[in-house]
Amino acid sequence: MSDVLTALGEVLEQRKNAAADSSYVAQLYSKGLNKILEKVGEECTETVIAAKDAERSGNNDELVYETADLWFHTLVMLAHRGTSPQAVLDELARRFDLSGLAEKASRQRKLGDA
Ligand SMILES: N=c1c2ncn([C@@H]3O[C@H](COP(=O)(O)OP(=O)(O)OP(=O)(O)O)[C@@H](O)[C@H]3O)c2ncn1[C@@H]1O[C@H](COP(=O)(O)O)[C@@H](O)[C@H]1O
Repeated sequence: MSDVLTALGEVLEQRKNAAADSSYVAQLYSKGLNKILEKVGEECTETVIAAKDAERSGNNDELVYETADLWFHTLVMLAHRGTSPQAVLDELARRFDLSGLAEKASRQRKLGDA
């Protein structure tokens, strides 16, 4: 499942050497972090709206499309910051099988210790 994410992460790295007029990703890099974050915010809002519409209509097509846009722009954000989809996959793997409630409780214990 992560093959596409890994391959896309490699393309995003290669685009750091591409001319802005030859690539959408290179164009985003050249505009800087704020522009990338603006796109992440936009895609996030569009995903929320698509989820509400999907709930009403029962059709998830637009929701999947907008989520792909959101994932893509978060990957551009990570690459711009010098990290990769693999780092996120590793973090999800670390959390795998760890109950969300247990993890939250351990976080609260750590905060209490501090
Ligand atoms: N997965 C994607 C991908 N998903 C979405 N997008 C682009 O993200 C943009 C989405 O923004 P919007 O919907 O707001 O559209 P817009 O109005 O054109 O955007 P703005 O003018 O507001 O910036 C569109 O231009 C999409 O084409 C993507 N662009 C590229 N990729 C991948 O990135 C690779 C490298 O792309 P280039 O750098 O363009 O070669 C491609 O081969 C793909 O694998």
